[in-house]
Amino acid sequence: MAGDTPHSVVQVSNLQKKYGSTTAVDDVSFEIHTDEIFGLLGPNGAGKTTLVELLQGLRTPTAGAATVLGYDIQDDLYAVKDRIGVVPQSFHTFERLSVRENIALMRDLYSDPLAVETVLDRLDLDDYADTAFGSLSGGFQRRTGIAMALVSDPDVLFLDEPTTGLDPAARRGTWQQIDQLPALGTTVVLTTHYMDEIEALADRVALMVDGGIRAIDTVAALVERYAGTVKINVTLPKSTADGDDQIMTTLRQRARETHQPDSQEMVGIFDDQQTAQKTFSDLHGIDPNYSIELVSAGMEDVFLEVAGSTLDTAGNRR
Ligand SMILES: Nc1ncnc2c1ncn2[C@@H]1O[C@H](COP(=O)(O)OP(=O)(O)OP(=O)(O)O)[C@@H](O)[C@H]1O
Repeated sequence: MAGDTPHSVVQVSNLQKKYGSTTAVDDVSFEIHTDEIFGLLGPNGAGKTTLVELLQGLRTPTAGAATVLGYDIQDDLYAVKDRIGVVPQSFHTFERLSVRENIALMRDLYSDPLAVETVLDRLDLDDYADTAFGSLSGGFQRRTGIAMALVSDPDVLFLDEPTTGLDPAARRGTWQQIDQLPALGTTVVLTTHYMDEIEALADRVALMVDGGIRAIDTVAALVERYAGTVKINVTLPKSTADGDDQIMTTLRQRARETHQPDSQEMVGIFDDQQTAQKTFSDLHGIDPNYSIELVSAGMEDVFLEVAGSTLDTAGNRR
């Protein structure tokens, strides 16, 4: 099959990639839909980069098959190279050229590109058009990378860890730029280890651990399935050595399930707000010295349930 815009931009079937004895991608199958932001979430070393490199035709699979825009990644991908944009994890370009010059240089490689001004405008880069790439902040360098990948007007854009190393304001700015892309006709494949990035942007997300995809759905559906709707976090007072007291026992009895990230903390997962609310006030009644919080469940809880661990800010499992 080739040519027209399919409902699925990417179709992956039993794809596997081994490096010697390391299986980086382990028999994965999934689809990416047209005009969605598809998140690939997992710790460092999970195989995310290898998987997207396979989909970009940069590596050869050990087994299995995949198509991008209907074209086989091993045989035909060259035919759609103009329709695929890539912003790699550590993006760099000509330091002394301005933002406009860097975009124009990339534009020259394509037969039917967007105007440079259109891309500058879409990425809110007009005020920096004449600034040298090397003088930009990390956030604006990343944004220039996205602009250079978008000048070919691709149908699908791969973004690998687009906000790693950026400050909170720059991250939010980058999110706004990414969020508008599906409405402009670009499907986004977003690789990240940040839970909040997935919650902010992804229409659907695949959780990748040790080369395999452990769960795949919308964030809301995953939270409902794996994390309940609400949770109670209990932190013991510093002076208390043993967490197994009345508070912990009550939480264990009432919650659908509990996790204990360390000896001073316990997390209870609840399926309904009412039971959680009642438990919350009962726990306060037992001992007001404990720190007890009632919070909505999110991707972090999903990840904990599916992978048995959570991730630190550097993307390592803990
Ligand atoms: N070129 C290579 N040769 C040998 N092993 C590799 C190579 N590239 C990756 N690996 C191994 O494959 C596994 C998956 O790595 P990969 O970089 O795809 O994961 P990742 O989820 O993208 O992690 P990160 O976010 O750290 O890049 C790891 O065990 C890694 O050490």
